[in-house]
Amino acid sequence: MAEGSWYADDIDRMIVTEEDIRTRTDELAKQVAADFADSESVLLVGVLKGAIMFMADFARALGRYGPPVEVEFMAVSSYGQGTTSSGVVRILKDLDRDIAGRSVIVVEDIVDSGLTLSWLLKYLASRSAKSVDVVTLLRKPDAVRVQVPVRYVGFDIPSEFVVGYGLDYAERYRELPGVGVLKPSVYGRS
Ligand SMILES: O=P(O)(O)OC[C@H]1O[C@H](OP(=O)(O)OP(=O)(O)O)[C@H](O)[C@@H]1O
Ligand code: HPA
Ligand SMILES: [Mg+2]
Repeated sequence: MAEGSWYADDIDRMIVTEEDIRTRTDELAKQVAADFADSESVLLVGVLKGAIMFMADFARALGRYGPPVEVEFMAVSSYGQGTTSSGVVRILKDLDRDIAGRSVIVVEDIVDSGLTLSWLLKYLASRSAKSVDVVTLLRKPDAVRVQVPVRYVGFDIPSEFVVGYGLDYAERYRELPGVGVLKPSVYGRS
C-alpha cells in the first residue's frame, strides 16, 4: 500500500494492511459489544494523537453492535521526536468531563514499552470510573512484560518501529492507511 505513495521509499514492509485493520476492528467491536451488552453506554477515551484513526473506526464499528458510545480524548506524549520513549509522560490535554461511575474503555493505537498506558491507568483509576478497560490496535512484546492489563488487542507485532494509521515518526506518516515498518535509515540508525 505504501507503493506509489509519497512515503513508499521509507517503508521497509507493510505488516498490517488496511483490510486487516478493517476485519480485526470489526471483530474487536463485536467482542466489546458482547462484554458490555448490559451497560447503558461506554465512554471511549482516545489517546491523542496516535489513536485518532483507530478511535474513529472502532467507535463506528462498536456503534453497529454495542451500547451507545460517547467519546473523550486525552493527549499525552512520551516519544516526542524520537523512536524510543523518553520515560516521561506529559499530559497535553486532560479529559473535559467527569468519568466517575462510567464504563471507560481507553483506546490506544499501540502499547510498546507500556509506560504511557500504565501511567494513564493509574491516572484514570484515581477518577472513580466504574470500570477501566483497554483496547489497543497493536502491541509489542516488551508490553507483555509490564503489568498493564490490556483486555482487547488487535495485533501482536514485532519490536520494530512502525508508522501509519495514526502512528508517527516525528509527526509524519500518520496518514498511511496501513501500518508498516519504518526503514531504520530514515531515523539514521541503519
Ligand atoms: O507503550 P509506550 O512505549 O508508552 O508507547 C505507546 C504510546 O506512544 C505513542 O504516543 P506518542 O508519545 O508518540 O504520542 P503521539 O500519539 O502524539 O504520537 C503511542 O501513540 C502510544 O500512546
Ligand atoms: O513503533 C512505534 N511507532 C510509532 N509510535 C510509537 N510509539 C510507541 N511505539 C511506536
Ligand atoms: Mg508518536
